[in-house]
Amino acid sequence: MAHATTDTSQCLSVRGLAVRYGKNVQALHDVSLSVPPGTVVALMGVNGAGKTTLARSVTGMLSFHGGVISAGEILWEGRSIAGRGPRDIVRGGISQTLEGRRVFAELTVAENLTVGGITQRNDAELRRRTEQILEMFPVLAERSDQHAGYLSGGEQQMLAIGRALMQSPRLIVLDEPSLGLAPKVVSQVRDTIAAIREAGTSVLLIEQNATMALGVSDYGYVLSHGRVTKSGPSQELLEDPEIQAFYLGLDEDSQDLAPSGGQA
Ligand SMILES: Nc1ncnc2c1ncn2[C@@H]1O[C@H](COP(=O)(O)OP(=O)(O)OP(=O)(O)O)[C@@H](O)[C@H]1O
Repeated sequence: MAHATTDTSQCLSVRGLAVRYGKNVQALHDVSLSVPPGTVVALMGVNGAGKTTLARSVTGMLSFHGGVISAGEILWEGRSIAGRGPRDIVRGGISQTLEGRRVFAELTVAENLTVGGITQRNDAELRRRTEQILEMFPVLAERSDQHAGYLSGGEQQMLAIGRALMQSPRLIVLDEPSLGLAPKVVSQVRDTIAAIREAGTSVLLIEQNATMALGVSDYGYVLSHGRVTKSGPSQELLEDPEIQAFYLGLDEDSQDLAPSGGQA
């Protein structure tokens, strides 16, 4: 499988990544993963496992949080992007949503999308892209003139994803899109992720909700204490007894799939 080797034609390739915060916190140790073009790859793990740190490393946000890459490399379409700023990275084709859902509550839905598309070259392109996104998310189209702060949690998550898609990225990094959402809404988010892949954008999906993540992804990685402890095709991970016991052992309706005795 292409995941096991460094293939520079791959969309995203992280190799041997180590990240520190200050002198004392080693958040990632020797992490390797890849996101081939047109796939959804899930990165799972309990609180504090290092998922957000990996996302920050890929999206250029690490230094804003006091983090430093101490070893390894991050290749995007064959070029090193480790240490690049978020502006370069967005321009290079990688967009992100932040953990949970963050929208500009006081701006309308349409204005939130416009802000997300600020790098589109001209007004005509910006309008065209906004129309495409509103077509993809009918629920946003219905409310395009409303303040984002009045949307439900699920609608705000759709808006956060729609805003990131305004950049027409080739890879989107989603940080815990199911956080705090009701099961029915989580399945809508999952359908949206599948639609993003259909449209040709790769997805790095960071999730504690392993049922959701493995249900929509092609390949998955489990992070524990900053290391990859398991990886494989999502279907295999779903059938893996350890994963079932650790992540999938709770009531099917539960959205809180972190193990009760897990690392805080
Ligand atoms: N800005 C920071 N400064 C110092 N330590 C940090 C910082 N951000 C994260 N850490 C530490 O790095 C480790 C990994 O945290 P990270 O947020 O990447 O994990 P996570 O898997 O995303 O967890 P969560 O699901 O709770 O967001 C934790 O020990 C955390 O306390």
